[in-house]
Amino acid sequence: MLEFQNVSYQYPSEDFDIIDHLSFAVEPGSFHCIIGISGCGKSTIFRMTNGLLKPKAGTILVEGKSIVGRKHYCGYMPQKDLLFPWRTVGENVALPLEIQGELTRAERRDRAEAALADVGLAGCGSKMPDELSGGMRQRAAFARTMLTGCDLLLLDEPFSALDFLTRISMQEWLLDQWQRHKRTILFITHDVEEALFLSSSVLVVERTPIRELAEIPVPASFPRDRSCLKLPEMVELKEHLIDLLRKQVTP
Ligand SMILES: Nc1ncnc2c1ncn2[C@@H]1O[C@H](COP(=O)(O)OP(=O)(O)OP(=O)(O)O)[C@@H](O)[C@H]1O
Repeated sequence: MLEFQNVSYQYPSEDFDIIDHLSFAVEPGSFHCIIGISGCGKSTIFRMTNGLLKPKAGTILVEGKSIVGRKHYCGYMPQKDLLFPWRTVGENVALPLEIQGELTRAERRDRAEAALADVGLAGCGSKMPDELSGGMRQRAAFARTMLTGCDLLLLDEPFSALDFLTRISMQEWLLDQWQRHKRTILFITHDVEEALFLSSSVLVVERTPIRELAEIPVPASFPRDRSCLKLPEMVELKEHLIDLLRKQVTP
C-alpha cells in the first residue's frame, strides 16, 4: 500500500538529513503505529507521504505508483481536528467532496450525513464545531478523512489532546472502524499502550536521523479488547518499547 525506497529529507535550515535513505513497506489493510521520541521525525514521514514535503532523494510509492504529480491518494488527520469554525459540521465533513468537485451540493450533504451517522454523529451535520465535545470533533474529523475515499489513512496523534477515558473509548471506536472499512492506517503516537492496543505491528524510530523503522509484531489477535493489554507478553513488550524509547532521551 505504501513503500519508501531509499528516501531522504533535509529541512532547508538544517545541515543534516533527518530522514536518511529510509526504506519500509506497509501492507494493504494493516494498522501500524509509529512510535518514537518527540522531534525524531515521525511527522516528517507523514508530510512526505502526503506530498507536503518533497524528498531530497528516493521514491515514495502508494499502491505501487510514485506519488509524484498525484493527488487524493491518502487521507491525513492531524492532531488538532482543524474543523473550520465558520462551517457547519456537515460542511466540514463534506470538504474533500467539495475539493474533488464531482458531486452536487445535495449529494455532498447526503454523503456527509451518511459519514457522520457511520461515526455515531447522526443528526449533527447542522451543528457548529464548537457545539461538539473533543471526542465528537475527532470523530467528525475522521469522517472527513474517510470521505477522501483514500485507502491509505495517515493519523498524526489524533487522540493526544483528549482526556484519558475519551481517549480509550476513541481507540476502541477506531479499531472497530478499521475492522469494518478495511483501510490501511498509519498512526503516530507517543503512547506505547495506545500503539500496542491498536497495531498489527509497531514501527519504532530508534534513532535520528531515521535510517530504518524497526517493525515489532504485536502478540495479540483481532478483534481485540483492552484485556489484551494485560497478557504477560503484551506487558513485557510494553516495558521493552518504553526502555527502547527512554534510552534515546537524555536526562
Ligand atoms: N520546517 C522545519 N524546519 C526545520 N526543522 C524542522 C521543521 N519542521 C520540523 N523540524 C525539525 O525536524 C525534527 C523532526 O520534526 P517532526 O515534526 O517530524 O518530529 P516528530 O517526531 O513528529 O515530533 P513530535 O512527536 O514532537 O510531534 C524536529 O527536530 C523539528 O524541530
